[in-house]
Amino acid sequence: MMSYRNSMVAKSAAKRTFASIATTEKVLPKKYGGRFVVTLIPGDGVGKEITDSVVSIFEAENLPIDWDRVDISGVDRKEDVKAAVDSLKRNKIGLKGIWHTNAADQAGGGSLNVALRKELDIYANVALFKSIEGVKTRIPNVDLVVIRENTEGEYSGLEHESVPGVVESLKIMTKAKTERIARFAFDFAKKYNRKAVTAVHKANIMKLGDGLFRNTVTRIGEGEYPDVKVDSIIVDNASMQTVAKPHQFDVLVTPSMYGTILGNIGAALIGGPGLVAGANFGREYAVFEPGSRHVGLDIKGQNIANPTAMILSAALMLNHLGLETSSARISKAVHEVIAEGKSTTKDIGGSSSTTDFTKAVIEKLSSYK
Ligand SMILES: NC(=O)C1=CN([C@@H]2O[C@H](COP(=O)(O)OP(=O)(O)OC[C@H]3O[C@@H](n4cnc5c(N)ncnc54)[C@H](O)[C@@H]3O)[C@@H](O)[C@H]2O)C=CC1
Ligand SMILES: O=C(O)CCC(=O)C(=O)O
Ligand SMILES: [Mg+2]
Repeated sequence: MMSYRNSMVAKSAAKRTFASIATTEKVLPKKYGGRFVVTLIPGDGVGKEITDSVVSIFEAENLPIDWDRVDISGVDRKEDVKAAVDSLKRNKIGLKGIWHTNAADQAGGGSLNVALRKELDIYANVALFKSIEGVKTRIPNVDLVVIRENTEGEYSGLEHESVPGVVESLKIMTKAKTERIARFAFDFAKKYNRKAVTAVHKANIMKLGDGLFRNTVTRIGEGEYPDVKVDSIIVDNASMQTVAKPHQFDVLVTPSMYGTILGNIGAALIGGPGLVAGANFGREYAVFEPGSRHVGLDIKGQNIANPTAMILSAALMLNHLGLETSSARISKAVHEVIAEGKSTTKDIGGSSSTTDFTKAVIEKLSSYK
């Protein structure tokens, strides 16, 4: 028999459309003469190809968006994140690919992605793992949201070698930041009619830090959001359960590291990183980027990347800007092209290029007129 939670999750899932998810915090964009200026950060790897896809779809739809493009890279020598920070300070809204961080270069400094989020306090990451018709996967009808803290925890980036051969990596957990990501998750659940929020933690080992996370989410859920079910699960079990029975979860709220792990599991569940829409929110900024945040350096420039994640993230952005009709049109076109299966990319079993898939979406859009 279906549990209470499963039946509520299934009911609420039926009411939602993919593009209906924007933000729980309203960030005001810059708008001049009826047009929006949006920061465009292609990032590394497949970023240029998949943002080019969005740019051509927006152009074909004649959308009132002007791009403020920031071309910096984390490959080779890490560049300064300042140009991206400055552009977002001007525009408030961004569409972003992922910057590469060189894991082998220990002297080269940390991640540009993390630096941007920390600099602008873009604290909440939302990644949407929703099955797409036409994509063959092991488990159908997945509809899972991961809300992840972006600015502290394991991604604090604070490390030092206290004595030779002894490294201390600091995982910072604060009550204030845990409370705000918890409230973000519950506000999101209420706004989008999701029934349950589950805190993911490792409080059996990190009793203080993860204990703070688990207890704060539970306290805020029980005390302030009586309509949303709240519970918690240990991260290792959460990983196993998400692979085996993802339908038991609705919204997962996590510290930074567990979010990236569950987010990669979620990507695998729905058919790969090229399909996951996502966004990041702070009090002042909203940055839309593929939800499982893959760079794709290995396939850069081959015109084979799946731009769906980036297009659907851009559709979330349009929704956020109040351009709901355009958002729904684009989302519908992408879903129809994938469902028809004639112009899909290699990662989901097709043989079309990134640009051919994009053309098919544009043709589909013109068939609606
Ligand atoms: N290595 C890095 O610099 C960075 C890594 N990360 C994180 O590290 C984890 C793994 O990263 P990587 O090993 O760099 O993964 P990756 O970027 O190499 O991606 C993994 C696989 O997915 C494929 N892929 C990615 N995007 C695709 C698309 N749009 N269409 C089709 N195939 C696509 C890639 O070709 C690759 O085979 C992730 O959690 C990611 O968020 C995040 C930012 C930077
Ligand atoms: O920025 C990076 O280098 C890795 C970050 C990451 O894994 C993520 O943001 O999901
Ligand atoms: Mg990641």
